[in-house]
Amino acid sequence: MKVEHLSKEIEQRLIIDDVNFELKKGEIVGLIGRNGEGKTTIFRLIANHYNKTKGHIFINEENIDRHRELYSQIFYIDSQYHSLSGMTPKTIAKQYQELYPSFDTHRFLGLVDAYQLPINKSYRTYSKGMQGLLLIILAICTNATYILLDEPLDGLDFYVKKQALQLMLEEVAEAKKTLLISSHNLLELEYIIDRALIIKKGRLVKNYQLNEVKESIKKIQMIFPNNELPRLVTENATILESRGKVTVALFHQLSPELITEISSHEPILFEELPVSLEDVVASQVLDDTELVIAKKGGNADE
Ligand SMILES: Nc1ncnc2c1ncn2[C@@H]1O[C@H](COP(=O)(O)OP(=O)(O)OP(=O)(O)O)[C@@H](O)[C@H]1O
Repeated sequence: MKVEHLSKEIEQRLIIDDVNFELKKGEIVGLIGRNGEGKTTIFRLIANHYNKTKGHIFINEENIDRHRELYSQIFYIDSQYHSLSGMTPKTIAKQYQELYPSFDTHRFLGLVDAYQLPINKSYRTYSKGMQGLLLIILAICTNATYILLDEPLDGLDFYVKKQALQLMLEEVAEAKKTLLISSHNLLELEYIIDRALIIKKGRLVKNYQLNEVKESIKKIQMIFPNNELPRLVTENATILESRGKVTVALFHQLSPELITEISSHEPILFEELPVSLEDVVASQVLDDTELVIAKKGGNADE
């Protein structure tokens, strides 16, 4: 899937601003951003729940708005607006057979049974965990190639989460599906995703291959004589944390030349730490003041 120049204006406000990315088969991609940055709107635009103000989406080089049958390659359920509430797995299966020509009813009802979800009870009466599992089972059984999941693991207990994850990961590996997942739980996302799309104010600010970024970005904790942080560091790194004498910073490019220059300031400590997805995202989506507050866990006046 190719998303090209996607924009959305709502009430004369530009909510999504010229977003471009590709989703490849067999890939799990994280859509990451703070509250209100535009993730759900991107899902709704891809799934055609909103009209696009600008831009196009292509599947196999075909514009999906000119070949609307291609929408059956996309699965998305809007957590705020959906029609599942009064439906049981049986009635859901009936409706989804109409929507998705390749819907696998046999597998759907089999998985509902295997995960002990009540077959004759309506979705509304399910617990949050049961609802979450049912949505993932439904997503898989539509046989759509592109599965868009907005906070799919939110509120699931550890065991249900494990089951949900297993289902999703097996499906991607075996059936070469593509998952686009949004989550605020970066620790969780870190173990699932291959790539991260970072959204800020409706714009795609970074598109990272996770293993590559983890190799290229260096997180360093350092102490300098007299607590004087050389300008060289502030100019070349994002300061993640300043606690007492210790500064932790993220260098997007730490060349041997830069290391030599920094060494000339005779640091007392200059030590590499493992980089987490949270570090990478924080350095992209928070501004300098927010970063300091986030790390201190306090307020701006501290
Ligand atoms: N229908 C709408 N009418 C007016 N404003 C809207 C509408 N839909 C979204 N917005 C605005 O667009 C912005 C992006 O919202 P969106 O729900 O896409 O963010 P999000 O990244 O999914 O947030 P969260 O992480 O909190 O779910 C917000 O400022 C929101 O208020």
